[in-house]
Amino acid sequence: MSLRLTEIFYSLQGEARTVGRPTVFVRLTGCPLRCSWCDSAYAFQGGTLWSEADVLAHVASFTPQYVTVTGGEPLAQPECLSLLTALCDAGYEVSLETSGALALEPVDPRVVKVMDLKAPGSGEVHRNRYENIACLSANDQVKFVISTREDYDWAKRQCDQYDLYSRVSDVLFSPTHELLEPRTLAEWILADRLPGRLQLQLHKYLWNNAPGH
Ligand SMILES: C[S@@+](CC[C@H](N)C(=O)[O-])C[C@H]1O[C@@H](n2cnc3c(N)ncnc32)[C@H](O)[C@@H]1O
Ligand SMILES: Nc1nc2[nH]cc(C(=O)O)c2c(=O)[nH]1
Ligand code: SF4
Ligand SMILES: [Mg+2]
Repeated sequence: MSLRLTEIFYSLQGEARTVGRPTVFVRLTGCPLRCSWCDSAYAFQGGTLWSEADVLAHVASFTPQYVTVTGGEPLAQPECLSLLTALCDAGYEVSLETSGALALEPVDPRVVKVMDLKAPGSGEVHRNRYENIACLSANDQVKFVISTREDYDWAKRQCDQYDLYSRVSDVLFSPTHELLEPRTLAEWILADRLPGRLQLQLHKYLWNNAPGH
């Protein structure tokens, strides 16, 4: 059994609830979506095959507490499920970045899911698998990447319709990098008294999205 990986690197978590924490990133290759603003298109193709044991050994070489599995779309490789369980068994805190277009039911319940609901500006809103929302619990997170006011209004409606603030620990609003001014989104959130969390991609401010960060 093998996994196709684009990279494994050690950095600071740039997104979501654990922003700023050191983590090992395992980036799986390939994605069935094509979000218009995707910052990880280099992970769509290529990559190298790794055994699960080699991935575990490489992760362990950084002696982390925390591991983030991302992509590409990690769940597009069925072997990802076994990797997630093995990382939990090894004692790491594990989070999964996922588009939510693939089934979340089989994901190990110890994994913190960061599910990104795709807003219209991504061009992939039709790929959202809304059944996944029922798989999210109080330790999980939902993210909206917001490019326009239309995206923002759409995200607010999803929060209400699916009662997201009570279902998950954090509802994250992330401005599309260099497309929407962070302050604009901050002001919309405050004006509407939303209980969500603004998240900026810390690694882009620190390292300008350079590879390996
Ligand atoms: C590259 S994706 C990989 C995981 C999965 N395919 C997904 O979409 O969640 C990781 C995270 O980066 C976010 N992201 C990608 N490009 C972005 C951009 N230009 N601005 C803000 N967030 C972005 C995605 O929305 C997602 O939450
Ligand atoms: N530092 C850093 N934090 C991140 N959080 C989520 C990332 C991702 O690409 O999924 C990411 C990333 O690529 N780098
Ligand atoms: S689902 Fe994730 S990896 Fe795939 S195109 Fe969208 S942001 Fe990029
Ligand atoms: Mg990234």
